[in-house]
Amino acid sequence: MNAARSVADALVSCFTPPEPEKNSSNTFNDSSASSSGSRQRRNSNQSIYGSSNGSTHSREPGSVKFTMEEILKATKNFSPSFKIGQGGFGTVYKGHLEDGTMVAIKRAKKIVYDKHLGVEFQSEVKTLARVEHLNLVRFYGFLEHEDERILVVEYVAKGTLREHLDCVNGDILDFASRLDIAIDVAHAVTYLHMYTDHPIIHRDIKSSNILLTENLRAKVADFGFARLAADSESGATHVSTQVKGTAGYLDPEYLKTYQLTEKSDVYSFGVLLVELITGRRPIEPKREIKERMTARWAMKKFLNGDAITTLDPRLVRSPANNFAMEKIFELSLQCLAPHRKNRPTMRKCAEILWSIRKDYNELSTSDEIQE
Ligand SMILES: Nc1ncnc2c1ncn2[C@@H]1O[C@H](COP(=O)(O)OP(=O)(O)OP(=O)(O)O)[C@@H](O)[C@H]1O
Repeated sequence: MNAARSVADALVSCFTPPEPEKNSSNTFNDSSASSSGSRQRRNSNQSIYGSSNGSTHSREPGSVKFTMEEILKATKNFSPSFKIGQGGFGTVYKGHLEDGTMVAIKRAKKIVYDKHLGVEFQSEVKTLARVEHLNLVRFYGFLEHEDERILVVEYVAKGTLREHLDCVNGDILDFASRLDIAIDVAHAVTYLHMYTDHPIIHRDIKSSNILLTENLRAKVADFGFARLAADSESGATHVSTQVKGTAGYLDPEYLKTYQLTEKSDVYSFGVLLVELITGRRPIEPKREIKERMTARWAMKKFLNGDAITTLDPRLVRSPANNFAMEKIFELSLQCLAPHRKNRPTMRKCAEILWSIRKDYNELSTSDEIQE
């Protein structure tokens, strides 16, 4: 999850052809975040900082500023014992705010901070401040002071979906949890596409940007690449923009045309569904050539009636799991359509997944009765 990325990270995982942004409506100018400005107390922040159900409408994007003193207090001066992660953006610390709220404090690496990454930071702040949904990592505020760039967000205890698929803690994510996670992500992205003041395209839906709670519910994180969608009322169908995202998840039509729409998130979601079923990463460089691009390999097997061979070997083969796997692959195939017009909306994906879950639950119950 990142608001900015290291050069190495950008080279490895991101495509950024040297096309200038043509329709950048995302510039966030926070000239007030100067050294004295950042020391000011937050003014209209109660709706985010103090309450759990503040309306997004009452928030002014970017108005929730933390002071360095607060950040240092929350992290015990960035104590190594509070460190919980390291990513392209920088270091992530666990911290407690004065009211006891547990937060994740994401401190940008100074060496990777430059003008370009600054725009990403501001874009992430602007987007985070606009949104509020149970399945999105909640935003508490930020600090932009001299060469420090810090985001304060909800602490999500159980790590990333990718870590769970890799079984890093030894626990296997069962099929029902994977289905719930797919639905949570579909809800979060539907909210971004349809229910914010202006539609937002996430642009970096992937398993390492999905955090899991204690109850294994999913929260989508990392708005560093998010963009406002085209204004359909003005007749626009897409925004033209530099390609950003992560290799393996990128919409081929967006790659070819630089035209970004909500359907690019739908494509990435299709890749994520395949990842949930197979447990594999979207690109598996160490496998034989025909298995390297996981989605292509799995969809081919599915179309040949051989989907079962792609099911994560850690998952039980049961009538309910086999049924849901086929149905989810059917949906993945639609999401992965080469042309965006043939992909479902994210809302449609959510509806299809609800129906799969309903049938899955019924089948699981009858499996149990027969055992
Ligand atoms: N809100 C959070 N709550 C709990 N842990 C978090 C939170 N955000 C990040 N982390 C932890 O910190 C690690 C690093 O996160 P970060 O967002 O910086 O980078 P990343 O996703 O690993 O990499 P990249 O920036 O390249 O996408 C994550 O893998 C996760 O374990």
